[in-house]
Amino acid sequence: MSQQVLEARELSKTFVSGGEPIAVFSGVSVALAAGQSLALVGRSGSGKSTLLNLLCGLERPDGGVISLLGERFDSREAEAPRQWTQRWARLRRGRIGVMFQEANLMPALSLLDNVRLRARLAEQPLEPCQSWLERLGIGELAERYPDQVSGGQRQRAALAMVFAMNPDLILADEPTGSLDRRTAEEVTAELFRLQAETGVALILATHDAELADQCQVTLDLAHGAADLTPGASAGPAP
Ligand SMILES: Nc1ncnc2c1ncn2[C@@H]1O[C@H](COP(=O)(O)OP(=O)(O)OP(=O)(O)O)[C@@H](O)[C@H]1O
Repeated sequence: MSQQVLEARELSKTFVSGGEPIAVFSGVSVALAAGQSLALVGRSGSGKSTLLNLLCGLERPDGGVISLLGERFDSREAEAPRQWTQRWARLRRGRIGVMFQEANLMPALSLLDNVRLRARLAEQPLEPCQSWLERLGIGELAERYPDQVSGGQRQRAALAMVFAMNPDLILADEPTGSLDRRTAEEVTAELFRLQAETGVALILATHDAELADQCQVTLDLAHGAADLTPGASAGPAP
């Protein structure tokens, strides 16, 4: 049986904007084991980015419980914000790889130094960093700076950074949304290839139905819960 990575139950989130509450979603549950992949879909504004932010601790839910890699975050418990933030920061530094639509690279560092920095923060060895760039087809660009390479090459570098930290979970928010179709397909193929090789769990927010189809299960935020832990039935049909 694969090791459980994530179990989130009955998550809800409401923002307040201009004094008015904006209920984004409620009752969302999701579970994921090592090696599994989940596509997060739903119309624009349905809360895909918000859910990813809850699952890496960048936002705090109003309701629900998140169990992740041995840590439990219960919105009903009055945990001090500082402690809650520190526990999440530790997970993001070492165990959760986060990717966004635009690669989040340090402009003053070469691609290789960006990868090394990420590995160092995650307390992973630095030696494989160059070979991660090579596996992603940009080994010869290692000494270039982010503004000296293309958007697709920057996203490949972002992938190298995520895999160099040897994470247990990758959260990717429209990671190919700013790339042309062909480049997006190439980068996506690398992502799924390396995910299969390493056995990391993956949650991918996307508007792209073809991309969503490549994941094992789809969670449509219009529908609610998805549970693909071993022994559980899969979530609702997309
Ligand atoms: N910090 C915030 N303050 C107020 N409202 C917010 C905040 N963040 C998000 N929202 C609102 O929450 C809703 C969900 O936003 P979110 O970005 O999660 O949707 P999404 O499904 O990722 O959309 P898209 O597909 O367009 O990226 C939207 O109505 C958005 O305006």
